[in-house]
Amino acid sequence: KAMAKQKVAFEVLSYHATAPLEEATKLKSCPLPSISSLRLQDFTLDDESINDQDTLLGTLAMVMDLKLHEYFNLEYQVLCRWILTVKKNYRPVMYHNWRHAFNVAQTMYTILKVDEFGGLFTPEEKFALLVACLSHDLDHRGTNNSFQIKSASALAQLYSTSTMEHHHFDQCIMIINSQGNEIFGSLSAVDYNKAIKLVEQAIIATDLALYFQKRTEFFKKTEAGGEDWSTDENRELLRAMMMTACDLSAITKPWPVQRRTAFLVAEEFFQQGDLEQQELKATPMAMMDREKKDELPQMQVGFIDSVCLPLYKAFAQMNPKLQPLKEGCRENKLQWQKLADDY
Ligand SMILES: CCCOc1ccc(S(=O)(=O)N2CCN(C)CC2)cc1-c1nc(CC)cc(=O)[nH]1
Ligand SMILES: [Zn+2]
Repeated sequence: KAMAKQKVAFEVLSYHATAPLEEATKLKSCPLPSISSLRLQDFTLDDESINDQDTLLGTLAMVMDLKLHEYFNLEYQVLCRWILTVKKNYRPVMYHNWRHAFNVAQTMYTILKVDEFGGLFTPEEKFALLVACLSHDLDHRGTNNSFQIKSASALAQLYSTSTMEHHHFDQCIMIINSQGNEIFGSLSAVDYNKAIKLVEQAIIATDLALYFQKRTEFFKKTEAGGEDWSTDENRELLRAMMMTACDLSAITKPWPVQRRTAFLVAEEFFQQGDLEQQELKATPMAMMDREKKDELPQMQVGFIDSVCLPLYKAFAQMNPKLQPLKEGCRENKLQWQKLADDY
């Protein structure tokens, strides 16, 4: 019976649409913008300054700049179609949409372009990290893991832990295996499995619950200094921490960008709170309760202090070129603290 339920759940949930061939052909014919013209190597990039078409071309430009297409003799048309299909499989929710995925990938690209960092990883790892960033929230419904469990959603029947992250990975695999979207199609079975494993680790790592479990070990190693980051174990830990740093990077953006993004995050949380009240007859946590929106600045200060700043400090300790992430996060804490003090 459980198996039958799981089978139904999987069929229902693994729906994904692929981009039409002609869209990919059109995108393929567009000239690529330069990295600098779109400011893709800036931690302070505000995606609002980039139109949808340029988020697609910018993604292509980042992949090409890392010369990843050469390592995977990636057909350009397949890469175009894959990016379009990924974008198509993000829902128009307030925050966890294509723009969030693009921002996360752009932060990852910028970290990888810090030569000492980029030098730590193989082309396979760099490609897997970019693929994971772009795919890490695929088909997000604007509700979090605890909502899946509380609402006994079909997704929760499939995965009892890291529920959404397992679904995002499922969607990622579905797309990668869809005809015309096979970006790992030229790999041997061994290399394909290695690539998929790297992508899975990176996507699952975006579950904040796992970040809290792993971060103490990471902080010990960055504080001690002199760590050998070339070992497999340390590279896996570092890739996981990089995924979280990129996933939360809206908190490091210039204040007008952070303020605008926080209101999108809040609205998505409030919509989940509405669902919990109406459908589940449950009382939402403060973060998701519209009635408590005045507490938002104080909550952001708490989020920065307990979740974000320790992580960006660790990265800044590893390489001074990553300081802008820590400085941006510090500046936003001051801004949220000022708003919190006004109440
Ligand atoms: C902006 C609306 C309020 O947003 C928050 C409120 C509280 C906390 S929290 O640190 O107390 N904490 C985190 C761990 N949860 C399990 C329990 C609650 C975090 C955020 C928040 N999260 C994100 C990530 C999506 C982005 C962002 O900007 N802000
Ligand atoms: Zn995310």
